[in-house]
Amino acid sequence: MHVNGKVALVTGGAQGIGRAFVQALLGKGAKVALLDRNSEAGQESKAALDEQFEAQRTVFIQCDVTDQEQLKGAFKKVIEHFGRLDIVVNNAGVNNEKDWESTIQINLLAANMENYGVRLNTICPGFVNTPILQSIDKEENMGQYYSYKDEIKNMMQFYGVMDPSIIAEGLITIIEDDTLNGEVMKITASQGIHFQEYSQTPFTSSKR
Ligand SMILES: NC(=O)C1=CN([C@@H]2O[C@H](COP(=O)(O)OP(=O)(O)OC[C@H]3O[C@@H](n4cnc5c(N)ncnc54)[C@H](O)[C@@H]3O)[C@@H](O)[C@H]2O)C=CC1
Ligand SMILES: CC/C=C\C[C@H](O)/C=C/C=C\C=C\C=C\C(=O)[C@@H](O)C/C=C\CCC(=O)O
Repeated sequence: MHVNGKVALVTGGAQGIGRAFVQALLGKGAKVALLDRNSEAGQESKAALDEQFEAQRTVFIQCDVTDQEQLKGAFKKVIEHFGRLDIVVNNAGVNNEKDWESTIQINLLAANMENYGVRLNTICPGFVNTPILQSIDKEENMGQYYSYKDEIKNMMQFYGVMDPSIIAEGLITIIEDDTLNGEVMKITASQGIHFQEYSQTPFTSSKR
């Protein structure tokens, strides 16, 4: 699918990886709805992007993705505003080991989108240089894993921390290659963009 002229919705688009996604999509000619629960960061991001791209190509919608009503309303607004919706990027995420139920609810929201006739792919990055990494130093985020914070920092040094732009490059690859569906794209500092490979099994479903 060509990105040019398409409409994308990016959750958690106000900062970090989501912001890089929004920027890359705009750079490829898309119109983008930037959803985030953080209104201040969302508005700041939109203002900064408007300096680089035509303002009417980006809309910021405040939305907490765990609130089904807000989320449905946001999807509706995007279609009303831009007239269509072609690409959904489920990026919003938190690191909160003390409230893992809400972490799952936020981070894995897309899991039930497969019945909408869309291609569904996932991106699994190693460490990426975004504000979320500051949470490693906070007991309120790390909970029982707080004592591993120095170990995690050592891992970050060992494996490297990537720039969000490479994750955005992976997203554009997924959108542009229509053959990709059900794929797990891994992005690491040492191997760059690559795919998880699964061994073939002999059974073929009659439903494929
Ligand atoms: N930074 C990293 O090293 C890695 C990040 N990830 C994942 O990538 C995604 C993006 O992470 P980062 O950009 O690093 O984080 P970040 O903390 O910099 O940005 C996350 C954005 O999501 C928004 N958000 C959080 N909860 C929300 C909610 N309920 N509703 C709407 N917006 C919400 C935040 O306001 C923020 O703007 C997350 O799902 C994270 O788990 C995955 C692997 C590595
Ligand atoms: C602990 C970080 C907290 C929050 C950040 C965010 O929510 C989640 C990050 C999630 C995982 C990051 C994992 C990164 C792991 C690694 O980079 C290592 O396990 C190495 C994995 C692959 C590297 C292989 C290679 O470079 O050859």
